[in-house]
Amino acid sequence: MTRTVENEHEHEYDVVVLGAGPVGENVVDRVRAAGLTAAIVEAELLGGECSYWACMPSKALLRPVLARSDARKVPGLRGAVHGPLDALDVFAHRDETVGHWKDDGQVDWLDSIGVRVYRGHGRLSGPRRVTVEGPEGDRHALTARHAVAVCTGSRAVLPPLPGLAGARPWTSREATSSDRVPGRLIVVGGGVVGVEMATAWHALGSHVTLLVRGDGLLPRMEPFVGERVAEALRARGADVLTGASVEAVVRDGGSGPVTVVLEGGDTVEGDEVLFATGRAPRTEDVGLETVGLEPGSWLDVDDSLRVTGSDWLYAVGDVNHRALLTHQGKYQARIAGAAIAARAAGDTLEDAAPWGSHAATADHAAVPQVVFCDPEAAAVGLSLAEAERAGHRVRAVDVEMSSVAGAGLYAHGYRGRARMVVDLEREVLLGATFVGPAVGELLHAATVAVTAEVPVSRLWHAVPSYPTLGEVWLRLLEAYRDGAGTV
Ligand SMILES: Cc1cc2nc3c(=O)[nH]c(=O)nc-3n(C[C@H](O)[C@H](O)[C@H](O)COP(=O)(O)OP(=O)(O)OC[C@H]3O[C@@H](n4cnc5c(N)ncnc54)[C@H](O)[C@@H]3O)c2cc1C
Ligand SMILES: NC(=O)c1ccc[n+]([C@@H]2O[C@H](COP(=O)([O-])OP(=O)(O)OC[C@H]3O[C@@H](n4cnc5c(N)ncnc54)[C@H](O)[C@@H]3O)[C@@H](O)[C@H]2O)c1
Repeated sequence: MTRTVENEHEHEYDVVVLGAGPVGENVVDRVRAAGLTAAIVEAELLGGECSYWACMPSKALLRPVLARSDARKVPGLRGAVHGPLDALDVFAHRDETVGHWKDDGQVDWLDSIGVRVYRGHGRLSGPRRVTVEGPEGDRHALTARHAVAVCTGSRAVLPPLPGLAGARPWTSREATSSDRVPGRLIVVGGGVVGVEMATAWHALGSHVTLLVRGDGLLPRMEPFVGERVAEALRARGADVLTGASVEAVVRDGGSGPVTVVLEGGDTVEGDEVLFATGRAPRTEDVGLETVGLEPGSWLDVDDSLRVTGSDWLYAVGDVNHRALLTHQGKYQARIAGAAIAARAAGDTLEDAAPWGSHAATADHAAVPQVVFCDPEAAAVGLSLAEAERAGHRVRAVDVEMSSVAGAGLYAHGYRGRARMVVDLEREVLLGATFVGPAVGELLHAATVAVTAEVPVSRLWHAVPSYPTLGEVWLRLLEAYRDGAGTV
């Protein structure tokens, strides 16, 4: 239904989605497939952070880096991949991957599934109501018969350091979209963005100094992962400084070299500085105050992704802070879409029990993540420390991946390590972690084992092909059986 009142257009849909990142797009896709009408509101580009300034451009920058690194370890190929990366060619591939920061393809797709797109900044304006301010000053008042889903994602956080605001630091946006290789790049933060971007820009030709406040890289994974990744970065010539806390940033006039001042007074000079220090929810200006919620907060949800205390408001993807990953947000979107459709049809959500089709249970038990650094890192479920903190009686076994025939064939002198964490009560896997070339492709088997709670006794019957990296599973099971490699 559409009605025009002076300059404000009023429209009614079954579902209104705020934010057309990968997650918002999947929510509308699912509710449309269930026969509901839907509108989606986007302030920038349809496709969101992931498509233009996060997953896609970062992986386009990293793919040549990892391919070159692997090829250099394959006998007969070393000479063929001797020289530096062709940065301009890499940038051209990155630009093509992100559709040159144009979203025509997304517009066509949303059009083809019958979703109405509103361009502009959207805000809640009371229960089930959203107001959109368009780029030309046009305003639209949208009413949702059944549900509003906030899928507005997250943005980079800059710490409140003296001099930082005027120093024009890079965030993940500049680090993924720059077409200039800085001579010296300082990276602050040893999390996923810091490590991936340090890897990419070092390989593209920057001298990288990675400043890590804590004592290691990738602190959410098993400690051996960060150790191997730091060792490899250092071996390639990057500086990795741990226990390095930034106190101030100096860049006179906002241009020229930038100086980072560390606690204790040491300084590091660079041509650019990237702050990869975490994310904040994009909820400061989405009208949360009109529905009794705190602007700028992460939105708490139940397992059907419905905001705590509401019967019509959903928060899906980064904005709920359950797992800041595209694949996990899209999983939530499938669950939320099914739950919204079931509730709209008057169903009682009988499938809301753990692992049911209306419960995002995997968010608690089995979130997979691949970090595309060199060597790659991949993990799912609980680390040993997390499992122990959660009170499980566990045993972890480690194996060196060089013990696998497929590893030696994949790359000469292959170095990697794998760990599985076994729940001793039920003899099922709670988590698995891998570090080494190409281990990202090993992860889904681990995700299936953790999610399906496959007993260790049955895993013996899942025979990995010879000679692949997958044979690491056999080594892990043997180590567990023989009591070897126990951590
Ligand atoms: C550098 C980097 C690399 C990453 N790499 C990976 C990776 O390899 N794999 C992975 O799984 N994850 C990766 N991530 C995480 C991933 O980008 C996010 O988890 C994902 O983008 C979240 O999707 P989303 O739809 O929730 O939010 P977003 O992608 O942030 O989309 C939200 C959308 O909402 C819009 N919006 C916000 N407010 C409003 C408003 N008021 N009105 C209208 N529209 C609004 C925004 O413009 C945006 O388009 C990476 C993140 C970064 C920073
Ligand atoms: N391949 C992938 O899956 C991928 C790639 C990139 C990003 N992501 C997602 O994006 C999210 C954001 O990544 P991120 O790296 O920005 O966040 P993060 O939370 O992973 O890491 C931020 C790091 O910065 C440190 N830090 C915070 N404040 C600091 C300060 N003032 N000084 C120094 N260090 C400080 C933190 O201790 C932390 O280690 C992650 O949760 C991740 O899941 C995923």
